[in-house]
Amino acid sequence: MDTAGQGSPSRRVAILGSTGSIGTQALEVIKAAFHEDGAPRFLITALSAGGANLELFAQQAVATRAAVLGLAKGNVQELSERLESLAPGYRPQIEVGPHASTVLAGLDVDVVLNGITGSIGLAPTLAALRAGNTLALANKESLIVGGQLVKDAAREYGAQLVPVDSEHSAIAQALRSGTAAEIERLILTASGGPFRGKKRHELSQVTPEQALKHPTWDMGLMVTTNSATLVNKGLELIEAHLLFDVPLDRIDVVVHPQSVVHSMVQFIDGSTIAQASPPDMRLPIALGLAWPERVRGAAQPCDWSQATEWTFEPLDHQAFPAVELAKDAAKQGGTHPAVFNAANEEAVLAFHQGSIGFLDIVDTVEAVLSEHSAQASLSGLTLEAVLEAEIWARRRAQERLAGEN
Ligand SMILES: NC(=O)C1=CN([C@@H]2O[C@H](COP(=O)(O)OP(=O)(O)OC[C@H]3O[C@@H](n4cnc5c(N)ncnc54)[C@H](OP(=O)(O)O)[C@@H]3O)[C@@H](O)[C@H]2O)C=CC1
Ligand SMILES: CC(=O)[C@@H](O)[C@H](O)COP(=O)(O)O
Ligand SMILES: [Mn+2]
Repeated sequence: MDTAGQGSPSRRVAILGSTGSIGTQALEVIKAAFHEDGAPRFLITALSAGGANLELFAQQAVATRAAVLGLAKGNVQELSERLESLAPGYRPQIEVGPHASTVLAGLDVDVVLNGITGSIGLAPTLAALRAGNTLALANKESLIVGGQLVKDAAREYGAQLVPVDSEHSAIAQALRSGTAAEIERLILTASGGPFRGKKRHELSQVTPEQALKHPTWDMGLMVTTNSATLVNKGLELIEAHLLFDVPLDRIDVVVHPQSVVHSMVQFIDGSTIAQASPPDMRLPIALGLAWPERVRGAAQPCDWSQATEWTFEPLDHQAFPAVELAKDAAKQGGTHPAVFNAANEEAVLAFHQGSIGFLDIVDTVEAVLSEHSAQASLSGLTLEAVLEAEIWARRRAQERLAGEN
């Protein structure tokens, strides 16, 4: 906590992936969040990015005066020159290279928001927890591939893991209504993506452009594509299982095209508690940063003066087999979830490069998973096993996608 301003203390925050959809919205939340006495609720200590958008990153650094910057790829000289021209005299510590975000995650801060895309976020997730920092986790992939390793790190180092993913934030909020023993089922809502209602044969020719037209959310390329294939919901099923210790067979997925009910918890007495708000990630981001407190005005509430309809429908598992595939991978355990995710990441990139069709994404994941040796799950989960399985799955996916089999 920073108490320099002598008002209410500010939480020191490191944002990993600050130039992305989650990162930019987190900066908006932080800029607008004040205590009742006018003191800022948050203070940005560190920012990291991949390096694809150096100008935006430099602007963010200058606007926040972050003390430490991390850049996965890019030229430190170029970044320094941009900073100097925007804000002469501002000289933050700059970490460059693939481990930059991991270094930042381990700093002495109050909260690390992991908004990186993909399982590359695993090392920063572990570093944040091992440093005892609260981890506001948008990067679901790191929890899914790391599984028990991530949970063990949180327990061992006494670090709090707070979900930022909208469904899991909703469940965390609904769980305040009962005890763990009173949970009957978790119900994850899914928008259904841009291809909701289509049959499998109608999906063979859909384009990357169509796949990126999410009906309710504006997000990065990977998660948007995963929403279109329903891989996102498969990942979220595993994420919910790991976060809330609810067995996979007691977690349901229901399609809710409006994305206003973000998920639900059904309790043993027949009560179902839902969390509802218009689709806006600033709400779960703010809650992740301030947990267990809420941030006044973080997002707009539902407008009850207008007629509105919320609808719910079953998921078509034939057209969208990814949820069942993810559930099977989670049941097999060990490195299977890591293989599921890695093969998917490779296939999504190939789809956007135009080298494969939409249906090939999940078909590739299924094929690579079925090749994955069952031995991996029997030998217990180690970081080495996860990283090895990831490399193997990416290679096998690439070979399959290149038609090498
Ligand atoms: N967007 C959303 O509304 C939601 C997102 N999520 C999850 O949050 C995560 C982020 O998603 P989203 O914001 O949409 O993704 P984006 O693609 O918009 O942003 C990804 C961010 O990660 C940065 N990045 C990439 N590689 C590295 C690296 N090696 N080290 C540090 N930073 C890196 C990128 O930097 P740059 O581009 O500058 O290179 C960018 O800032 C994903 O796991 C996603 O599933 C979950 C729920 C909702
Ligand atoms: C906003 C968010 O949390 C995304 O993960 C969202 O869930 C994507 O929507 P669907 O996967 O339900 O289409
Ligand atoms: Mn989600």
